[in-house]
Amino acid sequence: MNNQRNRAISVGTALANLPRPHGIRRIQGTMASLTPKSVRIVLLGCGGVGKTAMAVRFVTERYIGDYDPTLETIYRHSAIIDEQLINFEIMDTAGQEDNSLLLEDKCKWGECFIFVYDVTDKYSFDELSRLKFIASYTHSRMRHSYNPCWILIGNKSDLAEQERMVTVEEGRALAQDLGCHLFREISVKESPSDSCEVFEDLWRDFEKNNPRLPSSSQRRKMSYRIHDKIPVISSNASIKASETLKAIWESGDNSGYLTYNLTNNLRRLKSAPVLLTNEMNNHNNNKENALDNTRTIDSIPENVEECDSCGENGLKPESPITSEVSESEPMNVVHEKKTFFHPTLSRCKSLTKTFSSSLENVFSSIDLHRASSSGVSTPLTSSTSPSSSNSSLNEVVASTVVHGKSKSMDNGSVRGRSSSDTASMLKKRRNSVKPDDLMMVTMYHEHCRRNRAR
Ligand SMILES: Nc1nc2c(ncn2[C@@H]2O[C@H](COP(=O)(O)OP(=O)(O)OP(=O)(O)O)[C@@H](O)[C@H]2O)c(=O)[nH]1
Repeated sequence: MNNQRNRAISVGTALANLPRPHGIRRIQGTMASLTPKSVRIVLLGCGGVGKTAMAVRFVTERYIGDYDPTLETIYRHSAIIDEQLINFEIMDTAGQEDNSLLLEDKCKWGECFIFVYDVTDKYSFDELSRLKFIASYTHSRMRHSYNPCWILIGNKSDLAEQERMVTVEEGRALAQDLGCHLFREISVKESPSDSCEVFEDLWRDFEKNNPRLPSSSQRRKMSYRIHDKIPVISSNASIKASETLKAIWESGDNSGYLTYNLTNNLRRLKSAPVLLTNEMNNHNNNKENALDNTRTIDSIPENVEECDSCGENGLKPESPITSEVSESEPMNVVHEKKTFFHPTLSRCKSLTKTFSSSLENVFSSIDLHRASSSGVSTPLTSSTSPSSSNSSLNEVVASTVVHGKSKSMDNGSVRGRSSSDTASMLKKRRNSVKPDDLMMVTMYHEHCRRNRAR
């Protein structure tokens, strides 16, 4: 078995080293630039300066008109900048919080910092020197291999004409004093593009100053501490990303493969957790698990105000990128070629960890299902009977697990044989299995591996 595997690996390596036709090399080069990169951003500033409004504008294009003092939130959002897929994690801090120790933790987590003040509020401007000092000090004590990026934003420029308390020159001077790479006055309310440009410029600056981005192990160290305490909201739509995907497809660039790969990157890193989250949120029995800390962007209250200048009210529903792409014709064509993606094991491991308590129930019921359909007397795990609220997820996973088995997945642990009835039922379902579901398969394999090790 091991010999066979080794031979397969060496054949794979040999094939990879063969010279490739020009076209393939070109696509590979392009795909390399589509490998997702990520960045962590911390928004800092006094209460009421517009940090939440700015983050939500960027993530959803909506404008939140009502003021509701923020506790702490991390927004996850993907966007395409300069033909690269960037995963943003944006921490919206509470402006009214005075606990510097907590602030230190957040500064350790962050890689880029946006300092926001309100041009009509001098106090919010003066306060930034203290915040910048804490952030710089915290970073100087950590042995990071990257250069953090700092930018200064003066918000509410729409009110400047009548109520301005901080001039543009003062803003520029402070940016220089604080060593901020960029300075801008914006109006989150009046201009939807202002917020996007801030995040885009921030990314460009960060990338320019960091040819080697922070390693995932470096990131993981802080994640455990922060993600336990601060709720995470995942954006399940990225209008820009879906528009770009559409544009790539419509431009006739015959790289369905490339488009598909990009889509999967989005799915893998963004939508799959959301898919799970939605399912798990229905699972009310498990209130105490980590998912209570995770919401989707749809749960942002829609206190939406009509924008004076553009008349946009942001209520335009955003279609999730997953459904938009998977239901479109080109994606189906690619799907039929069976270009399934394999989620990385480490990603699956981390997902399994996050959703472990709920998934254990689901996976246990799959063990039962497999045992009964294959005639195996003992299930792989000791199990509890599935709750009815889990049944839809069970079905997806169960069908996927068996489907995955027949699709040359690495399925060392999935050896059950389905009865003819179950087989025909599952055959009918095969066409509806999406690559997202393969994530579940790998997670299930991880579950089986752990159980075998016990
Ligand atoms: N006129 C105007 N109002 C804005 C603008 N941006 C935000 N606001 C308003 O300012 C108020 C505060 O905005 P938030 O985004 O909640 O402020 P915050 O900085 O997150 O406040 P904390 O949660 O306390 O930290 C809200 O009523 C917003 O609608 C802007 O560009 N122009």
